[in-house]
Amino acid sequence: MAPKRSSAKRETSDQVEDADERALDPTLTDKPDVSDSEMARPAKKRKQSYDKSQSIKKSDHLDYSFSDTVGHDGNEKPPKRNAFNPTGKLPEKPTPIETLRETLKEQGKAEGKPKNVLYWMRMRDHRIEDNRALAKASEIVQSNQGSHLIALFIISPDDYRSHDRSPRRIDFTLRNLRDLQKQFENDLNIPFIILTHKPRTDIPNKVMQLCKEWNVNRLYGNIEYEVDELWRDIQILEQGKKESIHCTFIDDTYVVPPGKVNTKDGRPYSVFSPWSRVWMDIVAKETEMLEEAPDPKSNDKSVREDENLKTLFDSKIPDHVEGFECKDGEYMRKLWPSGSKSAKQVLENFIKEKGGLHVLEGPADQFTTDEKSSNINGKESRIERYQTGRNLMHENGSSRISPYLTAGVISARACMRRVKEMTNNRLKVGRDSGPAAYNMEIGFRDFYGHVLAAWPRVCMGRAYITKYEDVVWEYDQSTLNAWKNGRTGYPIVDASMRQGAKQGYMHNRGRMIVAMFLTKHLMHDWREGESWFMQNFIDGDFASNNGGWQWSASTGTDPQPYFRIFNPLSQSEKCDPTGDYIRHWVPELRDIKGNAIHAPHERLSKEEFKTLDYPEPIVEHRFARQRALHRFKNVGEK
Ligand SMILES: Cc1cc2nc3c(=O)[nH]c(=O)nc-3n(C[C@H](O)[C@H](O)[C@H](O)COP(=O)(O)OP(=O)(O)OC[C@H]3O[C@@H](n4cnc5c(N)ncnc54)[C@H](O)[C@@H]3O)c2cc1C
Repeated sequence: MAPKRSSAKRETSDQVEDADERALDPTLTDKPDVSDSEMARPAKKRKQSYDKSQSIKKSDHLDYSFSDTVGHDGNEKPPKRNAFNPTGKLPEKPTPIETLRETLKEQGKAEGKPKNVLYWMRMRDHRIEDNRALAKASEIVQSNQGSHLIALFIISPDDYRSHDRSPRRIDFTLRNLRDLQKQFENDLNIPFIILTHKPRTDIPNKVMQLCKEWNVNRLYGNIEYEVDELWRDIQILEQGKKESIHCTFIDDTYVVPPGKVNTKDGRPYSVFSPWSRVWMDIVAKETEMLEEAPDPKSNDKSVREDENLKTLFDSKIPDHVEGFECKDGEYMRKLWPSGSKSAKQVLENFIKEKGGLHVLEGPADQFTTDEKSSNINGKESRIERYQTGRNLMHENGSSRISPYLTAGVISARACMRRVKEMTNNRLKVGRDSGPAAYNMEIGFRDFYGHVLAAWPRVCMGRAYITKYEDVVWEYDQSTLNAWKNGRTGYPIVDASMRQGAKQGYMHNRGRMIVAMFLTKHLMHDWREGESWFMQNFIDGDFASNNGGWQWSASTGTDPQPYFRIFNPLSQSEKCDPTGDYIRHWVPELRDIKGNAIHAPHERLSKEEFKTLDYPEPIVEHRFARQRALHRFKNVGEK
């Protein structure tokens, strides 16, 4: 179909291009993250916006009550998550992570000779290599003859529901557990027990009971930083103390432990840019941050004869978890194969494969071209092109490692170590090369972990900037459904949403575009989108997802005010310049040639548009922008 570009229509679309957006994000080939946009502002203003976000009053967010319901009236208080915390209150100080660290300190060193040792695997550490809690547990076993290492994973459907975990993510978990069980039991003689337990508030009791049954008096786990999980671990520490079971929880998920990157006077940073400078400094100076944890050693064969332990081998892993049946399991298995070998391959491909190719599907661990490293100039690789490639939605520009990092199938440390190795062992972080920018994005992941731990209210369904909790949202099911189904009439939004629905994964630029569209154009509560992503994505990660949504909705840690409103049309033209991303994901538009692909309703004739089975835009950009500006400026007003 030929594009029809009448000058009048062209003018309309140019007009809707948002001047604020251009000012804030001049290139649009660079992610408009806080560092870039913040650095573009005068230092005085930067300081002001920083101070403002620091000055949120405690009284603004003290009353936390819990419910599982999602409010649907624009004036209702936002939805809150059901919590593990039995008090129903979430004190800002000390934060749960501070309480956990304090309780760990107070309990002191383990006393007495270790009996058996339990490593409790959680949702973020699905690997054997470079796993700190597992390595520590193994070290204790090695130094004590007669003691054995046991590994445990608890399937907790209540937690999955409360975290909106997607069936794809749960299916990926089970697939990884199967791989891990083989490695634990066949290669290391370590029984790996997988059991399902409900209710989630009873998990500490269950773990204590298992420790007693298995003659365990040392327990190791990697810290999970979500609020309920922290409360759970605090309770376990208290129960362990009573039962003489010494429990240790270790920082492993992030490169730098949450709570370590602070201002000189010990406050947490709320802005990425200054935070990242301190973060980089720590990673560069404290070499243990990237150090690989030693592999666990095998149990002595005698474990197979131990009366208590021999029956623990071959624990059954269910095919699925009830309520989390994965309907497209076969496709997911192909696209996102499980196991640490696959995760490493995904990273290797990113480092060695030729960049700039149009690749929109295909298994994450397979090369999409025959042009391997030996054939390509290093500068043409995906990672070297990353700064540009990561914003071009039709390209193989980013690493696609997020499902693996989210589940901990590979550690963030391992990713940075591998990148360091390819840059002649020099750690580069910043914006001046692809590898440096890649490390910076790993830093972004750390940043959102830091935000989650420092401001636990974000884990309770609360806005980071509490005054925006009273923004009046629209609760129009038809526009919400149009967004979910990729039928908004904005091709770039629809293409991104359809990629998300099909692959359980979406390009980062797409995530920003659709999140901003839902919250600013359609004025839907960001929590609606946050849960939709979690319920559908294989890489659903609470901290990064919440951080990304709150950033997009301007309720988060972005130092720019609410007037950052992406224009979907200019985003489309710059981030999908050929239109191939749209053509791939929105087949109704496949035959449109040229620039009309970005705005068919405007740029094709009426007759031509009618022949497409494609909706008109469900909202007009200029109207939507004005409405969003009004609602954010006048919080509480319609
Ligand atoms: C609204 C929204 C929701 C998001 N939800 C998630 C989520 O649930 N899980 C998730 O892993 N990421 C999330 N992100 C961040 C980012 O979009 C994905 O990490 C990225 O698209 C994954 O693709 P990749 O592995 O190819 O990324 P690459 O560009 O190759 O980056 C490598 C890794 O760096 C980290 N990273 C990159 N960008 C970001 C970022 N902006 N914030 C935090 N970490 C980052 C991720 O771990 C990523 O895998 C979200 C972003 C937005 C705007």
